[in-house]
Amino acid sequence: PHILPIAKRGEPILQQRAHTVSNVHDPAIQQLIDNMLATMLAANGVGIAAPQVFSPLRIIIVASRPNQRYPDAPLMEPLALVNPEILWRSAETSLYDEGCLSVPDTRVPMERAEQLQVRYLTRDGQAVETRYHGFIARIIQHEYDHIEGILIQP
Ligand SMILES: O=C(O)C[C@@H](Cc1ccccc1)[C@H](O)SCc1ccccc1
Ligand SMILES: [Zn+2]
Repeated sequence: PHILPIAKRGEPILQQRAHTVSNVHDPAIQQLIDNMLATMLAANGVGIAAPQVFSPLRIIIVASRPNQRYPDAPLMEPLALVNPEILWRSAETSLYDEGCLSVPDTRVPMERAEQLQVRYLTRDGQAVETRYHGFIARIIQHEYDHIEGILIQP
């Protein structure tokens, strides 16, 4: 896998709605997912979205791990969500200072739903519907914003 350049705020691709993936089994899609993972890990991220590596596609990676800001964040296997749809968000929200690989040296307090229900394709093409809460739910909402062309604003 390759570490890819990360688009920074001001790049038009970060403000565009990304496109649905038509064939998750396409080798180019599988390579992109591997490259997104390598790029996120190299940047010490807990998530990344395809537009951040200049691919206008609806693919996000979520990879929560304990960190100094969120010591009780769960440690999880990095998970690729293809064509994610947020089916439901809880009315209950929480506030957290979020960073963004595309907006360096910035922390923005963001209010996010505490729980959400997501439908997505795994990288193997399995259709899955799952409920998340806490830091993982937050990462998913942050990455989902990226494929909607929404960035945190300093
Ligand atoms: O730009 C991105 O999408 C990666 C974001 C993911 C993120 C989601 C929700 C809340 C905070 C960050 C980060 O830049 S990854 C860096 C990071 C790592 C641990 C905790 C906070 C930020
Ligand atoms: Zn971000």
